[in-house]
Amino acid sequence: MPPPLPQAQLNLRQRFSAMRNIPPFLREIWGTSKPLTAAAIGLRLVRAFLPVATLYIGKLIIDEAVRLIGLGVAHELQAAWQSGILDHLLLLLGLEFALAIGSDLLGRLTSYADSVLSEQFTNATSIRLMEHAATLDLEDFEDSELQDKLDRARRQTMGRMNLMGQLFGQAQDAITVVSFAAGLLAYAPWLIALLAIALVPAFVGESHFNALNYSLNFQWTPERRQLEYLRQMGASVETAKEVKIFNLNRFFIERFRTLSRKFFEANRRLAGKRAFWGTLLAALGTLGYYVAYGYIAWRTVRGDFSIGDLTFLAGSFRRLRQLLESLLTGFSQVASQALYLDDLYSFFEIVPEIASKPDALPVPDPIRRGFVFDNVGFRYEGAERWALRGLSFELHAGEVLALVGENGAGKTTLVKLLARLYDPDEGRILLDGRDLRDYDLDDLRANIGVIFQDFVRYHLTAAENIGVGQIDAMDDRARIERAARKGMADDVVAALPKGYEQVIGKRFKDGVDLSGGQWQKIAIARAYMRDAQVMILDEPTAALDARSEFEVFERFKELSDGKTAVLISHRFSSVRMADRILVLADGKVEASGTHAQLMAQGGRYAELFELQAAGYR
Ligand SMILES: Nc1ncnc2c1ncn2[C@@H]1O[C@H](COP(=O)(O)OP(=O)(O)OP(=O)(O)O)[C@@H](O)[C@H]1O
Repeated sequence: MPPPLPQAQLNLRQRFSAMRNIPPFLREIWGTSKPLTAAAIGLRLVRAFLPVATLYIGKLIIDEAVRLIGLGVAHELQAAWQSGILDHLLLLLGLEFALAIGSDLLGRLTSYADSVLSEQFTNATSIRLMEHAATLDLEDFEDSELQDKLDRARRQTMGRMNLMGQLFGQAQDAITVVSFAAGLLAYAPWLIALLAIALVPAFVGESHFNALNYSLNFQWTPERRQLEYLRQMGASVETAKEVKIFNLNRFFIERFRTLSRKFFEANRRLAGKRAFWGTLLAALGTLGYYVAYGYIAWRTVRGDFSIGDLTFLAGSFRRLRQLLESLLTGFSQVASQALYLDDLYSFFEIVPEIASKPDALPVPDPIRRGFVFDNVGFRYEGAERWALRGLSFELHAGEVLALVGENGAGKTTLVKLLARLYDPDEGRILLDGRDLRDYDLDDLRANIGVIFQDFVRYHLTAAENIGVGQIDAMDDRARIERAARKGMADDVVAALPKGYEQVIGKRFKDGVDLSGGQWQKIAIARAYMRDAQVMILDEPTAALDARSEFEVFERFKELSDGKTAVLISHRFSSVRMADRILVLADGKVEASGTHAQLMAQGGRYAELFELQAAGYR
């Protein structure tokens, strides 16, 4: 559980240093749509002067009315109208009316520009987020800190739009304040200072609580992610089966309840304090206002100001107080929202370590010699144990190599290193004599087709599920069908009500679910979709029946003629057809050779083979 709220975690300077995020933020908004941004700003500029104009004309109307009263105008409206004595008053009323209509119209136009702009900006930021996430290393994704950061960043794309409205609104208010202040300056300049001083406490209070709110949200990111996870576990197609069988509903709900209650409590305490102090500090601002009001009223009674002046001044002060208050509190809100931008920007600042060098080589076509693992060691981030250590072997071009070994021996890790999902911590991997890191990353990945044991079940159509193996050939139906035949998925697809157009998986309407083995056949077809020089099947046959697995591997050997291939399986009967078998134990090669050689050696391989064979007798 997180420690209690860190009161001193963010000092004032830190809070305001977040303001440095504002200029890039504005630049991005401007970059999203220049015309819309210009419209949103231009409209506000005009609107900024409307309040003072409206109030001033209001003052003129009152003064005119008072003057007319003094003249003792006839009671007959018609007579007065005809005499033209009301013309000036009517003109002023007409102007006030036009201002009211104009202000309403401008307001609506501004909200329209804002909402369109914010939608565009949110979408653009979401896309940028996805694009950046795609460049990151697998290792980054497995890091829970990054996941927290990503989670916060994702929230920011949605939440930051009110920041835009607020910033623009602040600018508009600031101009209005200046216009009111200019009007007031002529009457009683020091009152403006009085108002400003009276509002400072409210401002400090606001900014303090905003910062606390931010640290609360920040600290609770891991818990919020857990809540999200629990919510998903408790209510999703993927988990429903097991949740029902084990009756886990209550367990998940209870966990959710406990955790969410703690978060709620922390939030509630903060909201309570905020309400109390907010009221108290705002009262000071109100006090300042009434002192000013009293002073103007007295001056009017003394005859210094007209009735119109009194209404104008009182109105100006009221508006000025509201404006200054919202400016000050708004400023602290902007500062605190800018803190949230830190999350977004710091996510964008993460630089992947695995990337192509500037002068990267293309992958040789054909690969001539193959891969060499030279004393390779790799340890997962934060793990104490080495997943691989002192691993040396060759994968010759054109050979079918099988990897066997007990759970956790390092087979999958080896494959991930081969595909450069990670780089080794020790030793090196060579491809045709050059370090794997010298090659262009995209080209390398394009030349390696891997299906992992935990391959993804895309809730898309059958054709798309296979097509994702070579995304640029997604529309090539003939190629998809060929791949399906090679992977023995053609029968699976043929049995679907809508064939290749059938959405598979239960998540969406009309989706049809497949058996585990059928999913695997689709995944294997995906591997064939990519006509890669190196093909790797990491145990994607575990759910296949014995005959199917045998056929898959037979075919795999046939079809990978001239290709370099790696397969991983726990079924020794399937593995024996490989050109060479590598037995891994504790992250290194324990033995290697053909099936016959390994059997003759009588080591772990022979022992495990006998064990499996005995099971069938
Ligand atoms: N993402 C990860 N983060 C941390 N440790 C990991 C990760 N993946 C695997 N490991 C650890 O690395 C070691 C090797 O795992 P690996 O998945 O390569 O084994 P494997 O031989 O493929 O096993 P299996 O037959 O069960 O698939 C194991 O000790 C495992 O706990």
